[in-house]
Amino acid sequence: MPTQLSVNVNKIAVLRNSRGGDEPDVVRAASTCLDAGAHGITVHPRPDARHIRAEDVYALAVLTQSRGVEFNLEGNPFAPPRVGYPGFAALCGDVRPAQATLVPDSDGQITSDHGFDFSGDLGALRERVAELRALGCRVSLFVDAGCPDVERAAEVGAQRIELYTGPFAAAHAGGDARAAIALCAETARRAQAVGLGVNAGHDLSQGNLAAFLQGVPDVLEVSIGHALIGDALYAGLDATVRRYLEAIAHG
Ligand SMILES: CC(=O)[C@@H](O)[C@H](O)COP(=O)(O)O
Ligand SMILES: NCC(=O)COP(=O)(O)O
Repeated sequence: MPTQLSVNVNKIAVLRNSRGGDEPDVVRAASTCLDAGAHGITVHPRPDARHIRAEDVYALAVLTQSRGVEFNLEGNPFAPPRVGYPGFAALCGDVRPAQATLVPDSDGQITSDHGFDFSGDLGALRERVAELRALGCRVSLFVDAGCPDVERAAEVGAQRIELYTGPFAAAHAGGDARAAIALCAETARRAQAVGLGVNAGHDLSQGNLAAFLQGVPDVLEVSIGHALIGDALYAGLDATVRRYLEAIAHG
């Protein structure tokens, strides 16, 4: 099966929230991505609700279910609930996403920037994974390329890992990604050797995606948001400005 593309629509919500209304509409954007052939939709609701909110999660669950595509919900299962954020497990319980991707983010992070540390006691993580699997979710754990004990993701019950590709993307932008790709490939192979599927994400883009997929074997899914939504703005600006000029001409 070719690598599946799950479009992350967090950034649509960033734009919407900046004005406080309903536009641009997250569900319409997600629906457009699916119409274009994307295999699924990803969101990463954060406890501060800076972009995706609980109500977006519910609406996107309805959309993805009606379209028969994967809904990938990302979040930290240890972040406590707060007003406007019922908690990751509660959201998963409500919408039963096909895939729950666990990310060890702290609140103040601008974005995700590291994977799980598997070196300590993993009892709490094992419990969270079991709870999510009992809901019917496939569970994936965010891990760094080069994670020394990636095999432990399988030990705690996860079915997949998501390789954190930020360092690869930075190396690619710097002109030499060979070492970063080799590290991703080695981590992927070790995960696959213990039966884990491999996803990947963070700062993947049109510019670096082919190099990544050529270098890393059997990646099942990439989730892409930031670069893709940015590219969509450039791709749509020309036609959109022309439509506004037409509207002015006919006004
Ligand atoms: C888990 C991950 O890699 C992140 O890329 C995340 O999904 C993006 O989150 P933000 O859109 O909040 O930066
Ligand atoms: N899991 C990564 C993701 O969903 C999107 O990351 P980015 O493309 O916004 O960096």
